Amino acid sequence: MVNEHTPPVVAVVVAAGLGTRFGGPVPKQVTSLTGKAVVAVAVESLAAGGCDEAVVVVKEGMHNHLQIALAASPIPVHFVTGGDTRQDSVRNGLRFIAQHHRLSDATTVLIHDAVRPLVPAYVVENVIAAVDNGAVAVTPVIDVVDTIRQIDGDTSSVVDRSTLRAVQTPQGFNRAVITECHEQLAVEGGSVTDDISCCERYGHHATLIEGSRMSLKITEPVDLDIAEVFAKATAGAGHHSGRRIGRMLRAAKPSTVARRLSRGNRR
Ligand SMILES: Nc1ccn([C@@H]2O[C@H](COP(=O)(O)OP(=O)(O)OP(=O)(O)O)[C@@H](O)[C@H]2O)c(=O)n1
Ligand SMILES: C[C@](O)(CO)[C@H](O)COP(=O)(O)O
Repeated sequence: MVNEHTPPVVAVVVAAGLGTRFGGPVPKQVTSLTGKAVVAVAVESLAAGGCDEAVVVVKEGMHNHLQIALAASPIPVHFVTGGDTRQDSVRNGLRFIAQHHRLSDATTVLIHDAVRPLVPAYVVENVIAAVDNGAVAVTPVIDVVDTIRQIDGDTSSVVDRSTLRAVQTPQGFNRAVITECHEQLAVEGGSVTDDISCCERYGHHATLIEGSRMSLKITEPVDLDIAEVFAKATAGAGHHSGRRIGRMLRAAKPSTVARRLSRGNRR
C-alpha cells in the first residue's frame, strides 16, 4: 500500500532483452516458473521485500504478453518500452519515473533483472535499508566458488578468487544520482553491464551487501531447471525463508537437500 506522505520505493524491472542464450519459442521473461511468468515471480519478490510500485521495461511488441503476465501483480505496475541494450532499457525506466507525477517523489529506486525471479525478501529489504541509510549505490554480491583463469592469447593464469565477487540485482540507488549518471553516460556514449558501474564511473561509492544464490539469473535453459527447484523450496516455506534455505543449501549433504527440496522444504 502506498502511503501518500511517504515517497514510494520504485523498482525498475528490465525485461526487454532478447534472451538469445536461453533460446526457445517463449521469451525467458514470460516463460513459466512453477506456473507463473518469470517476470511475475520477480515482481512478487520485489513486493515481498518492500517495493511499492514497479516500472517494467518491455521489448517493442511484447506489451500485451507482459500485461497478461503481470495482471495479478501485488503492486501497481507501469509499462515502458526498452532499448537495444540493458543500459538503454534502464535509462528509459528512470526517465519514466522522472516524468511521472507521483513516482517522481521516489528518492530510492531499485533496478532489477526480470530474469532474477527468486531474490529473497531479505536481500531486497537490505538493499532498500542501505539506501535509506544514506548509501548512494548498493549491490548484492556473492562469493565466486569456481577457480577462475584469465586468458591472455595462448596462455592463461589463475586469478585470486578471494578478492572477487559476483554481482547480482536488485541494485539500489538514490534516484537523483542514478538518473543523472545514466543521462551523463548516454551523452558520453560509454557502456556498462550493470548500474553500480554507471554510478562508480562518476565518482560515487559502491556499497556491497550480502546477496544470495537463490537470486540466480536465468540465462541458459538449465538455469530455469535450477530455479524450479529453488521455487519449490520457497513455495513450502514462504518469501521470508530465503536465508534459511540458503543456509540449508550450504550446510546439508546433497542427498538431504534433494530430499527436503522435493518435499517443498517441510521437515
Ligand atoms: N536491451 C535489453 C537487454 C536486456 N534487458 C534485460 O536485462 C536483463 C539482463 O539479463 P540477460 O540474461 O543479459 O538478458 P538478455 O539480454 O535477454 O539475454 P541474452 O544476452 O542471452 O540475449 C534481462 O532481464 C533482460 O530482459 C533489457 O531490458 N533490455
Ligand atoms: C546486471 C547483471 O545482472 C549483474 O550480474 C548482469 O550484468 C546482467 O547480465 P548481462 O548479460 O551483462 O546483460
